[in-house]
Amino acid sequence: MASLRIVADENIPLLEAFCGDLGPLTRVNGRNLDRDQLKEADVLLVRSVTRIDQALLAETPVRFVGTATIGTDHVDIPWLEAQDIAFASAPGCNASSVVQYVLSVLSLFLQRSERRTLDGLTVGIIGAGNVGGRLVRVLSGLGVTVRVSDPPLESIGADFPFAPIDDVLACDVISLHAPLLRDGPHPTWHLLDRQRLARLRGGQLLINSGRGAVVDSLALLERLQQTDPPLVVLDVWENEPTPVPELLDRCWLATPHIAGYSLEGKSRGTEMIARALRQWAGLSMTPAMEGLLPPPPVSGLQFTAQCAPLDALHRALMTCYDPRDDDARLRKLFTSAVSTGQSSGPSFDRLRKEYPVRREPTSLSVSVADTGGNTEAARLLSRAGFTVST
Ligand SMILES: NC(=O)C1=CN([C@@H]2O[C@H](COP(=O)(O)OP(=O)(O)OC[C@H]3O[C@@H](n4cnc5c(N)ncnc54)[C@H](O)[C@@H]3O)[C@@H](O)[C@H]2O)C=CC1
Ligand SMILES: O=C(O)C(=O)[C@H](O)COP(=O)(O)O
Repeated sequence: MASLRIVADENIPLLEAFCGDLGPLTRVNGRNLDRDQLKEADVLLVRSVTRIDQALLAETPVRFVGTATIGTDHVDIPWLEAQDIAFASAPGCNASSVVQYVLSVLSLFLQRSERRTLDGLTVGIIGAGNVGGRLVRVLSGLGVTVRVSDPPLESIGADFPFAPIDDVLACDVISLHAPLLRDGPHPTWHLLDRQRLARLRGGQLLINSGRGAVVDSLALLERLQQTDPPLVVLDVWENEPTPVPELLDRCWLATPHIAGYSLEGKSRGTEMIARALRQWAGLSMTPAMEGLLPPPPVSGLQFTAQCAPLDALHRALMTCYDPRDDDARLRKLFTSAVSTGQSSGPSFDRLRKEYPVRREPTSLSVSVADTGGNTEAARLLSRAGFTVST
């Protein structure tokens, strides 16, 4: 096989291990990538911050494009197909990381609203694919009542608790997991528009860890400036990396598009596009992701028989991932950038580039002995994805 010249985003981990034998690998800043940097590239590997279209790729030698992400709204796939440029993404790679993010937010919300039980809690999920579908299963397993809006899945008779979108938006918690679609039969651009946002009430929680533009952010800001506003948690923003500062100020929790940033989620994304690239080049896959990751830290979590099961779950979730840490880091850097008249973009991107190692719940092992024989706590932990051993 002839050597392949690979240009890749500097934030794609483990690429050297998966593709180092294919040819020279040049790392670039994906946010600022331009056509001149691709004059001698056969392969381009990106993340969500690089717009892939004719403007970037025309008259370059690039024959394979891979994005180590679930979302593909940054890629003009029809144009790639028309040019016969091979394309691969990483469906589902970080789905469990996003579910972990939502569960941690939900657990903080339960504490904040002093709910001692999941009985009677309703969660509305918009988009029930790899992320939303997994979330439906986890929440249903925990005994939460779930309502789902996903017209494409409903039209093919998938097995979910479907409901009209207005009923989904009336739930205690609403979590958005639809892709950003600007056209087609079920577009999602500004799916939550001024009218729909007007119906949200105080006491409700809206979480967006899908794509920023699924919500009309200016209309959301207006709603948050009115009486009886809902609580809002945003991981994704319109116009990243420069969200509207006033909107960030009014969010309960604000994070810099890191819901999918578990070590496993990011590494799996690399593994999936590396596999596709090697297959395209006629080569087999050698290393497996698991062998390349460090062992997870030992949890040291212990519960007593008297520990309320929801408290046990909360502690385990926060041990694994506490979104308040990301919120604090974002507010600190953002506030300092805005107060000195600088663009917040570099701060937003720096937090993502220098993201601390975060492991998924499956890596946190709790034995039943550690749960103090508390079988209900063990059941909840296991349903939430933790490894519970007997
Ligand atoms: N914040 C983050 O770090 C991450 C964000 N994402 C975002 O989450 C999105 C969803 O991820 P997956 O579940 O893996 O994608 P997926 O493609 O597996 O599922 C998307 C689901 O949305 C449904 N859908 C399409 N149009 C809809 C509409 N108008 N209303 C309701 N549902 C609709 C589809 O039928 C499908 O079931 C990605 O497209 C990406 O934009 C994904 C990973 C990480
Ligand atoms: O997988 C997706 O889709 C995502 O949104 C990514 O987790 C976002 O990460 P970056 O591609 O922006 O690094």
